[in-house]
Amino acid sequence: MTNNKTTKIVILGAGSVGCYIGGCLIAAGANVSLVGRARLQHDIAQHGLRLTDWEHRNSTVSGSEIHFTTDNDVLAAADFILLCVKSLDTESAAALIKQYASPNAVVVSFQNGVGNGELLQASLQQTVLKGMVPFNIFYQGEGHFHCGTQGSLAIENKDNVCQALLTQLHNATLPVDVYNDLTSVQYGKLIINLNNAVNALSGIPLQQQLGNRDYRKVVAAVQKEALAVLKAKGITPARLGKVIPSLMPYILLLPNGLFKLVAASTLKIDPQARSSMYEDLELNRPTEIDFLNGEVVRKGAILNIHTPVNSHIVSLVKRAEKNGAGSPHLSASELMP
Ligand SMILES: NC(=O)C1=CN([C@@H]2O[C@H](COP(=O)(O)OP(=O)(O)OC[C@H]3O[C@@H](n4cnc5c(N)ncnc54)[C@H](OP(=O)(O)O)[C@@H]3O)[C@@H](O)[C@H]2O)C=CC1
Ligand SMILES: CC(C)(CO)C(=O)C(=O)O
Repeated sequence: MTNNKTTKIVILGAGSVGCYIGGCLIAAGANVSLVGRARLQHDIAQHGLRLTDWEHRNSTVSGSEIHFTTDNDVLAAADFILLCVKSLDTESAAALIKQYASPNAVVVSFQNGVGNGELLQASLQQTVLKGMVPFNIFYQGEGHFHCGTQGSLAIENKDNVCQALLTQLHNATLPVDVYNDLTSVQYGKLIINLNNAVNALSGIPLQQQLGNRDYRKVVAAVQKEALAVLKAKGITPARLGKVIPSLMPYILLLPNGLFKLVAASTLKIDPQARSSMYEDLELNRPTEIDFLNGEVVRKGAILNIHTPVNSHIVSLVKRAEKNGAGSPHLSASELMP
């Protein structure tokens, strides 16, 4: 199963994350099919794939080397299904996997949010591995996917079933770490992802938004609420970068000069990178707000812990979704209740 061509990888939900990871795998010679929508199929047939990151990666794959399909039949041949749909689409994707995939396939959820792995495993007989994508991917049009931030992918270690996939990711120079406890990694990512909405509502690039102490105060507030909720639930979010999650709000509150020193590695990102939620608002797509800040509000309500800043952020994102006019470009003070 370790040979590039004998391990069949199907990306279900070939959008930003799916085309980037899938494209890097194809560029390294892996046997990959991308299952996605007709508009991207058309772009990629015409232009091929271009995969860049803000440091060194700059590879191209011609349209003729790419199997992009809108047909779910291809799931039947998959050894690995990398699930890259938004969290709103997890249930419908699970139904497709159930209908088409072999019971021996291994499903890896590369989605944000904390409930997708359990949701998938509850309805599938296939082994489901939780995963995590730390970096940001932005679709620049004409088949060009750009990775604007850094980090290693994370995959759950269950019965050593992902070895062949790890080899392929390694060949594709996509760094990946394997964890026995991926749930705490997902909660660590949730704490980071609480900034997605702040970034989307601000309408400015991540580097600029995180360089602004007023926006950082909002992020610190949503993170503090989330950390209180997780503490009450007995959940310890994993450290994903240099800073443990419980210290993040305090670092965010530092004055600009000190913050830039302490968080230098966090700010080493493409100056144009933004959160995926910003892209959702701009493209008039439903966001994952209910699975991020909404998750904190729901859990808080059950535990009787107030989460006013997260609630306000949820309502602002829902209003922006309803207005359908992209980012509302709100100031930091407008993000506070
Ligand atoms: N983009 C990023 O930078 C990052 C994203 N993530 C997470 O990764 C996940 C994917 O995000 P992202 O790549 O941005 O999302 P995208 O919306 O760019 O990609 C998902 C794609 O899957 C398509 N899709 C949905 N259901 C199906 C289906 N049944 N069959 C075929 N295609 C389908 C969607 O089409 P349609 O829109 O028509 O439904 C869309 O084109 C999310 O959970 C996100 O939070 C994590 C880290 C970074
Ligand atoms: C920006 C990033 C990488 C972290 O917030 C992300 O997860 C996203 O854009 O969805």
